[in-house]
Amino acid sequence: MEIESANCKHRVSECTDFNQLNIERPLKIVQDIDGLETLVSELHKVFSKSYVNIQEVQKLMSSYKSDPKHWKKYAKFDRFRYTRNLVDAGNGAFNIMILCWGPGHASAIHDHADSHCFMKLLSGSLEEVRYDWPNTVEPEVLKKLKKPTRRCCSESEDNVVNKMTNLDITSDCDNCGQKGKIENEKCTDYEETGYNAQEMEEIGRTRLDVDDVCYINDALGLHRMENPSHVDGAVSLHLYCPPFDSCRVFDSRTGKPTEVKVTFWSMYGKKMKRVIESDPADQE
Ligand SMILES: N[C@@H](CS(=O)O)C(=O)O
Ligand SMILES: [Fe+2]
Repeated sequence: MEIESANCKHRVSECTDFNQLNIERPLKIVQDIDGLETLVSELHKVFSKSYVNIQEVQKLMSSYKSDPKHWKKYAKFDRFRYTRNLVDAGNGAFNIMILCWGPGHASAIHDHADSHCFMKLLSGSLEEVRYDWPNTVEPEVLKKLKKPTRRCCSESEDNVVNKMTNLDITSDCDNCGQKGKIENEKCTDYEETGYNAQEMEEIGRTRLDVDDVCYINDALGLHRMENPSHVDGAVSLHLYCPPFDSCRVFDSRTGKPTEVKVTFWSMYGKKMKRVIESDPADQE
C-alpha cells in the first residue's frame, strides 16, 4: 500500500497496512497557506471526507508558513512546564493545538493513545527523542500486528516475525506454567519491586527547525520533546486524530507506564482555570 492510501481518520491500530505509516523525517515543503485560520479551514475540508491520508495532512501543515501574528493569541506560556492550547476541535475528527515550551521544558516519554500525531514547529527549536516500547507494554497497534506466537507446549509452531519493533512480551504458559524467556533473563528488579524494570532504549533523535513537520504514531514508538534552549521559548502546532484526552507516560529507568489525563492550558485563546493534575509535561 502506498503512503497516500493510509487513512488517518481511523485509529492507528485500525489501519490495514502499517508500512506506510513509517514517515520518519521532518517534511520540508514550503507552499502558500497564508494563515493559521486558512490552514484550519483546509483541514476541516480534508477531514469532512471519509478517507484522509496521512501525507495529505502533512502536506497541508507544511504549506503553512509560520508567522507569530497568526498564532500569538494562542501562545500562552507557563513558567514551569509546557502548555497545551486548543485552537480548534476539528468537528470531533481531529484537534489542533499550540504547545508552548519555555526554556528547557520537556515532555515525559509518552505514547499517543493509538492516534495519529502531526507536529509542526512554529518558533524556536525542539528536539524529538524516540524510544522503543518497553518489553512489558504492548500497544494496541502491535496487538493487531502480532501474528500467532509459538507456544511452549507446541500447539502451534508459527514463528512470530514482528517487523515493526522488537516487542517481546512473554508470560507463563497457561498450560504448563513454564516461564517466558524474557522474564527469566531480565527479572532482577522484579522480586524487589514486583515490576520487571528495564531501562528504556533511545532509538533516534531529530532536531526540528521552524516550519518542519513530523509525524508519529504508536507503531513508530514513543517519544519525548525537549526545548534544548536555556534562553528561548519554542512553539509547536500539533494535530491529533482521533482526538484523545489521556495517554501513557513511561519511566525512562524502568519502562513503567502510568495513564495520565492531558489537559488544556487555554481553549480558543482563553485561559482555563488551573486544575492540578499530572500530564506528560513533567520534567525529566
Ligand atoms: N504529545 C504531547 C506533546 S509532545 O511532547 O509530542 C502532548 O500532546 O502533550
Ligand atoms: Fe507527543
